[in-house]
Amino acid sequence: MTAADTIFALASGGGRGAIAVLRVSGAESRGIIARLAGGLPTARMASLRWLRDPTTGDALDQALVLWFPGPKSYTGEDSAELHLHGGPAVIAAVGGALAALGARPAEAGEFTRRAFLNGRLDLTAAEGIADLIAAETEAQRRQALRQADGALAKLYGAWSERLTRLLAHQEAAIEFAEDDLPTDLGDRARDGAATLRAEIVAHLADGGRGERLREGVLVAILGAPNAGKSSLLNALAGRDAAIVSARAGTTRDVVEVRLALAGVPVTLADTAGLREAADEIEQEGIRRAHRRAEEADLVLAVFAADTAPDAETLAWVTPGAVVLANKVDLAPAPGKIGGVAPLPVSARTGAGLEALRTRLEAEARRLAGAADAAVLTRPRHRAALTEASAWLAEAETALLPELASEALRAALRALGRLTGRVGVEDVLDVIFRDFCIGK
Ligand SMILES: Nc1nc2c(ncn2[C@@H]2O[C@H](COP(=O)(O)OP(=O)(O)OP(=O)(O)O)[C@@H](O)[C@H]2O)c(=O)[nH]1
Ligand SMILES: [K+]
Ligand SMILES: [Mg+2]
Repeated sequence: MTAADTIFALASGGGRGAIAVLRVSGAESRGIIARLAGGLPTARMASLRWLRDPTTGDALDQALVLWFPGPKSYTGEDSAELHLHGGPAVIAAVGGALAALGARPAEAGEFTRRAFLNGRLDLTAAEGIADLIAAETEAQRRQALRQADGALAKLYGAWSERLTRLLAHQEAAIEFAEDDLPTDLGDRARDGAATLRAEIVAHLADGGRGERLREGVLVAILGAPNAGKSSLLNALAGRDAAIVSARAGTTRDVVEVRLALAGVPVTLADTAGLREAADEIEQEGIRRAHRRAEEADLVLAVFAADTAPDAETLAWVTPGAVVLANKVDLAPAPGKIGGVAPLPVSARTGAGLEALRTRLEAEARRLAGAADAAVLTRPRHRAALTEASAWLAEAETALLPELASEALRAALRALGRLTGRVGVEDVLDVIFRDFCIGK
């Protein structure tokens, strides 16, 4: 396998459809398409062509052919799209012809990998494309589209450029101390590092919203047996996802339902009722309930309005939790539970469920709503930026110019890993361009 290979793959979904799109990319695309379609169509214009078997000349399909000469193509290489009739036999026949003409099936992500290698996009934009394809909700779509469009690439690229310049100044201060250079270059590099670090720290202080929107928000429903947790889950899901019964201890395993709330993917997890259980299966269920609550972004603490609040559930009532008084058809909701005003609801009559949904939407938006600014979306981003900011702090306080320079270089490498553009060599360019040394 080499990048010189010409590759092809089904770009549309598998199975039967009105249209299937086969994508072709690589150095041999021009010849392959010309032979398959009886000539090369005008660039970037949809042309209706008969595709023929290269050896027998048999008609394989009548297709729309789009020819994208490199470098102005998705991959940066000569590429084409074949819009076929979307049946499995058509796809197989045209795929077979492409293979016979010397193309090979692409590996997963290979088109985007080539686009990256050819400088058409950076790693964050490539991730954005993957997220866009995986997006299930509106807010996810918006976030992924912004990233695919290069919002993070622009931000991190600009930071890398600034850092390159700081490093160049710092290096110049060391290397060419004797020459006629401004003498405060080192101080300027330090100030620049402090400013840049403040921006990175502010960008990191996003409460994890972008990552959560990408992964989905986890809400754990907790409460005593028979508080009505499963009934509430079913009411929110609009279907009978979990078993409801009058017997305390009905739910043992965690029952999950996925919803979109305010465009954010939310997993609601119904759990076993919390109590001192004798039954070992129920005990395991309660252990799982606690584990899920610890992992959760939000706890929904459910109490029955006709029963005194139980200590086990009260322990989960924190300022961030949503507290519910269920069964308000049986008794009025108490004013406060564990110091928090509960939302009065009834899974039986439906009272208060609209307000509960509105509250959950607000929480989803707070935790993970799509932001207007570019937000980081992966732990990988967070790790690299945290590392970069630590090295910048190091550079600010370094006692020797050489150490400051080393720290700036390490910060630049961390940013380079983020975008996939490791630009330490660029430092020399800046030195020569800015200072014209050795001209
Ligand atoms: N009157 C009334 N009964 C309710 C309400 N919500 C649930 N119930 C009843 O309360 C009982 C327990 O409901 P579940 O939803 O199984 O309660 P749970 O909290 O999931 O119980 P476990 O799984 O055993 O922990 C069932 O008989 C429900 O029909 C309500 O709002 N009003
Ligand atoms: K029950
Ligand atoms: Mg239950």
